[in-house]
Amino acid sequence: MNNTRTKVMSKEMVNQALKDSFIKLNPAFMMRNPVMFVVEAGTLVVLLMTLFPSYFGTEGSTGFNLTVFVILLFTLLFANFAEALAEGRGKAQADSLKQSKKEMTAHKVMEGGGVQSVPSTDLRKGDIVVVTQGEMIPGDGEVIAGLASVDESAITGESAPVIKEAGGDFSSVTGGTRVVSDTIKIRITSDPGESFIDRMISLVEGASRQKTPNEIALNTLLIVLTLIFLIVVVTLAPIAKYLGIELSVPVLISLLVCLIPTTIGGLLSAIGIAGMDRVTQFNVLAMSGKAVEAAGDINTMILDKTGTITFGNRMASQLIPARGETLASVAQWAAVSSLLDETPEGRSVLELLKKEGLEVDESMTAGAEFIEFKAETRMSGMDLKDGRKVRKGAVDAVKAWVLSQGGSIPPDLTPNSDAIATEGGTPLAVAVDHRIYGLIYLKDTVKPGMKERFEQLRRMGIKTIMCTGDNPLTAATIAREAGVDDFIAESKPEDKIAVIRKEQAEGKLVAMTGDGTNDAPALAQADVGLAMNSGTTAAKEAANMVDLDSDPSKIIEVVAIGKQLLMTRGALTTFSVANDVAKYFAIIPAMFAAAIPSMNVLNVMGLGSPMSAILSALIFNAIIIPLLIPLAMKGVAYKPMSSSKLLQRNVLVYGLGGVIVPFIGIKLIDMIVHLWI
Ligand SMILES: Nc1ncnc2c1ncn2[C@@H]1O[C@H](COP(=O)(O)OP(=O)(O)OP(=O)(O)O)[C@@H](O)[C@H]1O
Ligand SMILES: [K+]
Ligand SMILES: [Mg+2]
Repeated sequence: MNNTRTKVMSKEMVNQALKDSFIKLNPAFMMRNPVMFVVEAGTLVVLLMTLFPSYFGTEGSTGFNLTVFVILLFTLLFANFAEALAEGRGKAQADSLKQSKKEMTAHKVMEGGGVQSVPSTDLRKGDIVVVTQGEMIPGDGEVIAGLASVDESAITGESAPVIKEAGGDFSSVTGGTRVVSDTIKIRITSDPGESFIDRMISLVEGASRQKTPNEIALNTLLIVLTLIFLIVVVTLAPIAKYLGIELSVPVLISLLVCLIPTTIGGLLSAIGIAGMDRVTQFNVLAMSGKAVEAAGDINTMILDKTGTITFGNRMASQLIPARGETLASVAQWAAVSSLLDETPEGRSVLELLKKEGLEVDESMTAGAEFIEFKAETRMSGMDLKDGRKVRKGAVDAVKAWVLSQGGSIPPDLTPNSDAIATEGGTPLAVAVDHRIYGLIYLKDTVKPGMKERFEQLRRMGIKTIMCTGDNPLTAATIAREAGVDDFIAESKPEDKIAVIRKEQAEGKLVAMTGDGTNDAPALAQADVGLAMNSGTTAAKEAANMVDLDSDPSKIIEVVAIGKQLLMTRGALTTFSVANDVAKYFAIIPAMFAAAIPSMNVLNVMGLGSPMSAILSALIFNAIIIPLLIPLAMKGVAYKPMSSSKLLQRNVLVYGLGGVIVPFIGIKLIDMIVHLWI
């Protein structure tokens, strides 16, 4: 999708947005935005007064009223244009997604076991299909048999095929992707119209966009401000009348529109849509705007070590026999325990043996029962036919297992495993029944730049906790190397959820990444759960975001985008409200100058005439909206720092700027307008 994804505005998109700006004038749409709805009502009144001046008495000159009407109309169109433009980007993305949603033929496995060709749209949850090399996967599902490489570039933009296999963490497949080798059997997991791509389409189209909690709160504030100014302006008329000043309705409406928060009111939904869009551009699929917004408020981040902080290809690099044992014997048992272990760790053990030219006897595995690696036991291995049990696993787990059978621990085991752990490696002990034969040294490296990234998070005021199933020594070394704030070692899946609950009980918002079925409960519990697209269906369904590139460290960027969204909204609100100062000084003296000459001291801007002052303020109020569209869409510049510092800085930049800019802007506009009137 990367390649077809719209990075820039195309001419068609702008044209479509221009058209939509007029369509959106429909009051039924406008109602959803109370601030702009008030402007629309005012625009209508001024239009009627312009068209039927005699009906409304002698209020104002028709030329002035017509000008006010035109400026108000543009104010509305500008606000609509901002929203339409933001929506347009999403629609363009949806179009490119729809292309990958072609109708295709599926090979469905029937009750009797036969295979029948059916259209992919006939597939229902629970159906089983067979997909062979060269064919498209007809729907979302889980591999239940076989192994195949799958080209997922249609949704991820990544051209290298990925391996999908039954069982384990890489079993989920997405409809619309292509099998490039071998054959797999898939159980379909979604009904028509509810697939991953369907959900993506409706999300980027904005069809299912719901206002987020912060957006709702801000909207309420804007409505309250609008009501206050409405009351102020309405009560101004009788007061003026008492002073002997006749204020025309168009002038009062102009004042009202200038004072109510039209800038932020007009840009608010564009900011929200653009925030979602930025996350999508990043190949992260947010299930709701709420999730993106929550990312901006995160206090604590839970990361796992392997694959997130480190590269995750924990590779066996050395075998270390226990005192009195031979290298050949460790190699033999390491091999037996790994022959059917499909984890990267297990496979790397066999690769190491091959590389070192160590011969192993595979015959003894005939009729043996494979013991799969589990995060709960932290061991894997084989139960041989002759009754011997072979295991490899986390040192403390294997020790406990051996001791429980009355075995003893070789004296050099702990020093050796500690040495590996202090270097940041993962030691695995290899044992048969009550006897430990030695260690496997699994090497993994911390991804470059991690320290800087965690430093950034710290400056944002976010606490990072690394949760790992690894031993405390390895955990401590990696934690130090990566610079996380805290770590939890030897953690089981339920420990992750416990950490999240504990933080949440303290009123914190928590983010976490994960990919396994055992991560699913924690992903659901977290306020922001980012699942890897390569992960299991359970993980993806529990999470509220999915990373199509399966890069767990992306959670850091997602948080930055969320923060930027919140900041952009805050900055433009501050700017919008601060603008009122200058508009007030432009319009109020103009309204009263004729009757109360002393009012002229308020005319600090020295504007040409009362009329040009009002029109200039109104024009500024309108054109500031399109001028700020790029900022609303791109988001304000973001530097990682604490929330209080950010607030100070933004109040300074956007508050002070919001006061000063309109003084200059209105003055400049007035110099031009005054030439005409
Ligand atoms: N294939 C395997 N066979 C035996 N033991 C393993 C295997 N893979 C990992 N282990 C051991 O189990 C421990 C827990 O591994 P797991 O992958 O569950 O860690 P985790 O909880 O996901 O945390 P992290 O991914 O941060 O290391 C590892 O530290 C290692 O000691
Ligand atoms: K305004
Ligand atoms: Mg893991």
